[in-house]
Amino acid sequence: MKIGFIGLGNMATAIIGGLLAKGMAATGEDGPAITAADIIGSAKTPETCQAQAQRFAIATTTDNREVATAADVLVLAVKPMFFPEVAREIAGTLREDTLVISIAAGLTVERIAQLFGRDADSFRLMRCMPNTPALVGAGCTAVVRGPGATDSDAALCTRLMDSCGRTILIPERLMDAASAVAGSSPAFAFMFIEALADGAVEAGMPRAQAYQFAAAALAGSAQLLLETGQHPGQLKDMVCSPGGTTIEGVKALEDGAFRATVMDAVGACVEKARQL
Ligand SMILES: NC(=O)C1=CN([C@@H]2O[C@H](COP(=O)(O)OP(=O)(O)OC[C@H]3O[C@@H](n4cnc5c(N)ncnc54)[C@H](O)[C@@H]3O)[C@@H](O)[C@H]2O)C=CC1
Ligand SMILES: O=C(O)[C@@H]1CCC=N1
Repeated sequence: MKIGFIGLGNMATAIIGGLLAKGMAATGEDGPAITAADIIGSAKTPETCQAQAQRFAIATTTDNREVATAADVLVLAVKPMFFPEVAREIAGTLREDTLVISIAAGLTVERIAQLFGRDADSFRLMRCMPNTPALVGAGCTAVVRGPGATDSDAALCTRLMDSCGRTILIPERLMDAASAVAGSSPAFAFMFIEALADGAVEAGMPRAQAYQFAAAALAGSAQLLLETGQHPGQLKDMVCSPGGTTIEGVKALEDGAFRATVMDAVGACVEKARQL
């Protein structure tokens, strides 16, 4: 099975990294694992092609049509604004039986089918919203099944993305929210880590050590919530000793409208996705 990627930027390479690290079986649990020889990718510049070919030992080309023709599964990983030109370019060469996976924010199944001149009901199309932690196998991908995708398409797409972390199947109406809370939120998490570390640096801690503490605390907190299934408010309360240090910090965050600001950030992402 050939897996093609059009666009070899941050997200495509995070998925490729996840796929190769996990050695996912392409044809089911017991099938042969996907290797670099099964992957072909295209990018706009020969420099990007060369860099990613060297990094992953995959085949690369600047010819998107070559990838579209070769792929049994084709991941479209260009920015939404470049999507229409890529669709126009490959629509004529894309095989009928190729499973197409779009990871573009904001572009609906209906719109993508339209860009390819296909009927959504018979187009084997899945939409995914992954995130960059996929690169280390810790991604979380929202998956939407297009009306023309078969059961085995949905299973294959889920298995591919599972190799980069976890996947959650959602209806398309929730995809813009998922773009924010799955796709974009690592950026917010990194800003939070930076801010935590800056605070520790201000209190005298060496910066490198501060990043380690901040990142480990975030990763550990997320793991605690996912493994116990406890409410985040309850887990927060467990940290806040009466008259202690943490509640002073919680008060400072509330004074700075921390939660409302984060909600606004998610809302801004959703709004932008709707405009794309
Ligand atoms: N970066 C992220 O965390 C996430 C990104 N996405 C989606 O993934 C897609 C790609 O985003 P990134 O990887 O961040 O962008 P990027 O800019 O890092 O990568 C896009 C790649 O596409 C290439 N490209 C542009 N026009 C092309 C063309 N005509 N033919 C072939 N290649 C072309 C660029 O040279 C670049 O290598 C976007 O649609 C975005 O919405 C989804 C979830 C998370
Ligand atoms: O910023 C973006 O447009 C993409 C979509 C979700 C994360 N990154």
